[in-house]
Amino acid sequence: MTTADDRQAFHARLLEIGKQRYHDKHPFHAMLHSGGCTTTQVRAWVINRYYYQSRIPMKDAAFMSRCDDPDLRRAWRSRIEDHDGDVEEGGGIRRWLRLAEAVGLDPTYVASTKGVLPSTRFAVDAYVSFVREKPLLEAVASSLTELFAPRIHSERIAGLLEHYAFADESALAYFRQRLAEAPRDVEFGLAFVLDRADTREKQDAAAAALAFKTDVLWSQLDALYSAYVSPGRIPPGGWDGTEGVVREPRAREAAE
Ligand SMILES: O=C(O)c1cc(C(=O)O)c2c(n1)C(=O)C(=O)c1cc(C(=O)O)[nH]c1-2
Repeated sequence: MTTADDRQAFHARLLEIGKQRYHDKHPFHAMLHSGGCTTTQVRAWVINRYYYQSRIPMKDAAFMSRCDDPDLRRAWRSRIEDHDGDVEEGGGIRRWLRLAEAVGLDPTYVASTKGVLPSTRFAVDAYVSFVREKPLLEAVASSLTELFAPRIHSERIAGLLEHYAFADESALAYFRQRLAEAPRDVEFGLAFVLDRADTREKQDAAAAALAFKTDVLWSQLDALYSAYVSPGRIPPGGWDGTEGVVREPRAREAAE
C-alpha cells in the first residue's frame, strides 16, 4: 500500500514527465503559435492531426471493450461522445473539419486520411494498440498527457487568433470545447491512476505509459517538421502541399 506522501510523490513524478517531455516543447508548436508557419505548414498540421483526432474515439472504444466494470465504462463513454457527438451536431471530429475548411482544405479530403505522413500513422496506431493491449492502469495512464493539454489549447487559441487571418471562433471551436472537456477526463483518469498504482512496480509501469504517450505526440510533430519545415523531405505517400486544397484560407473579413 502507498502512503499519502508516496501518492503525492508519484503525482509529482507524473507532472515532471510532462514538464520534460510534453510536445509543447517542440519547435513546431512555437512556430505555429507565434505565426511562423506558412499556409502549407498549417494545412499539413491540420491534415496530420486529424488522424490523431479520428483515432481517439477508436482507442477509447478499444479501452471500453476491455472494461468489465460498468461504472468504469460509464465514466469513460463521454470521451467517445465528445469526439463523435450526435448525428445532427457532430462532435470534436466535425469541429476539427471546420478548422480544415477555414484553412482552405476540402474536409472530405482531410477525413479520407489520404496524405497523412507514415510516421504519424505509425505513432497514432501504436497508441491505439497500446490501449488495446496493456493493463488498464497503463492504458489510463497513457491518457494523462491531457493533464498538460489545456495550457497548450489556450496558447493555441490566443496564438492563432493573433497571427492567422483564417482563425475565428468557428475555426477554433475544437480547442474551445476541449478546454471544458479535458479537465473532467483528466480528473477521473488521474484519480484512477493514483488509486490503482499502489506498488512501486505499478507506479513505474504507469510512468512509463505516460512517457510512451509523450513519445507518440512528439513523433507526430517530428514527422511534420521533417516533411514540411526542415529538411522538407516529404516521404512517399505524404501530402504534396496541393491535394485537397480548394481555396485560399478564409480571410477574417469574410468570416465576420
Ligand atoms: O492539442 C493537443 O496538444 C492535444 C494533446 C492531447 C494529449 O495530450 O494527448 C489531446 C488533445 N489535444 C485532444 O484534443 C484530445 O482530444 C485528446 C484526447 C487524448 C487522449 O489521450 O485520450 N489526448 C488528447
